[in-house]
Amino acid sequence: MNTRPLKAAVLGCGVVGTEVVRRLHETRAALADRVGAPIDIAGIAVRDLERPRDLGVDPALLTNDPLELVKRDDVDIVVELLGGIEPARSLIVAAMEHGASVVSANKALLGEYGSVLHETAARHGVDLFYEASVAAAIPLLRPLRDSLGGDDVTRVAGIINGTTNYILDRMTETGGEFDAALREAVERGYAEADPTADVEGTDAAAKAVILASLAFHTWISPADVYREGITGVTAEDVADAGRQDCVVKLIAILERAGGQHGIQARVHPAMVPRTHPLADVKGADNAVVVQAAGAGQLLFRGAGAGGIPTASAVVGDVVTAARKRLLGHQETFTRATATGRGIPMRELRSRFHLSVRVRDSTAALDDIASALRMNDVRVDSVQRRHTAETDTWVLVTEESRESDLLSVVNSIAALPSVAGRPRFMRILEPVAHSAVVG
Ligand SMILES: NC(=O)C1=CN([C@@H]2O[C@H](COP(=O)(O)OP(=O)(O)OC[C@H]3O[C@@H](n4cnc5c(N)ncnc54)[C@H](OP(=O)(O)O)[C@@H]3O)[C@@H](O)[C@H]2O)C=CC1
Ligand SMILES: N[C@@H](CC=O)C(=O)O
Repeated sequence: MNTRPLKAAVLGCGVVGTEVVRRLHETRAALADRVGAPIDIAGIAVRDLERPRDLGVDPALLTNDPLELVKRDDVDIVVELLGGIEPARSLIVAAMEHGASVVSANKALLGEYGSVLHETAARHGVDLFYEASVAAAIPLLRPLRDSLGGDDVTRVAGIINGTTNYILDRMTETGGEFDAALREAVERGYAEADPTADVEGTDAAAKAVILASLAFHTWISPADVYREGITGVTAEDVADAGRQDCVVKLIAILERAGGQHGIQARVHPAMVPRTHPLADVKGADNAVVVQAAGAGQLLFRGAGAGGIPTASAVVGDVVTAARKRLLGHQETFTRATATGRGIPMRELRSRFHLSVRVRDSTAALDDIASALRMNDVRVDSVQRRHTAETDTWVLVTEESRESDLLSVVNSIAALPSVAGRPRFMRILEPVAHSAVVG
């Protein structure tokens, strides 16, 4: 091999960056064989130069001046693992302006600025890869973009946040508390620097935007994604789900709807029947079911967070970028062609699990029945749960318009026979079912 070594600048050396640096360093010879040239680390940008780091590389590679690093003429590939919007966005743009290809795991940035960053990459004739940004180690974006590029994807549904899956799994398996499970997820390196993004569903919503761009060739905005996090999910909700032979999961669903470039995108907790392929996804794993016209139903499943699994996808992108670099190719595949229209949640059809605490059981049942009739919502099942402390009616509705279901919730909340606002959760439909009104 007599090709010049390629140079990669790594921005960020936290949970993911540390494992990327280790992998690039420790498997340098094997990667060189696969690529056709060695990939050397040009520098590693961090915030705090004093922090002890066990990387096994020359400490002189560390710098706290990422801009100087990305502007270096000898850098071929910039690997952005800082997280957040700024300075990540400006550094990526500077890297592209200086002719470097970019690999990133930053879903927050790509969800917000993916379309613009692709245009910048194309303008400067460089590549932009971000396989690790959705579902970490699971090869998902490349299959959507390439292998399914000739098919028509109609629906993408899955678990795309490891932290919330870890928390909900702990709550299901051990009856454990939300806060303790979140602390564990942070300690294990699954959570974002600010875990609010995980538990409020913002992280999953950004990933949903990226998935929509590749599955439907259409960019939507994170604001188009209906979003509910898991902070309101209680041990009682988890127990209710168990009684229905379901588990609670934070689910992302994307569907084509409402004509050309219409996309219904949502992230919310749902009761998932135990027979559903998403129900037994454990810990910080992710799983995504893709429905395509020709390919049918495809399931992608594996590690959805954590330093080592995420580094696998990042280094995979570095290898691809390095190969392209040597061949003098730039990939143009990733530019979605259209800007989409988000379809509002109220146009969707759902089934609700409703849990209504009552003051007067008989009167409440009559009142609830008339609230359902008034909004044209029918129920599949009604059960009374009576303990020394509480008296509760549990209803599972038939599939109805979201707007009608929410009216039912509001009407029930106002009834004098009812104690407080009913708790409700959507029930995930079987995988082949499309619940969107066209
Ligand atoms: N953790 C995970 O499981 C996954 C994470 N991701 C994404 O990967 C990216 C990195 O995540 P993660 O490794 O967990 O994050 P960390 O918070 O662990 O690491 C961030 C790193 O960036 C450095 N950094 C932050 N700001 C600056 C700055 N202004 N200048 C120089 N260095 C800076 C920090 O430096 P210092 O060390 O000095 O503090 C740290 O090394 C994020 O976009 C995240 O969303 C994607 C998939 C999975
Ligand atoms: N915080 C994220 C990390 C991976 O994308 C998650 O928990 O999924």
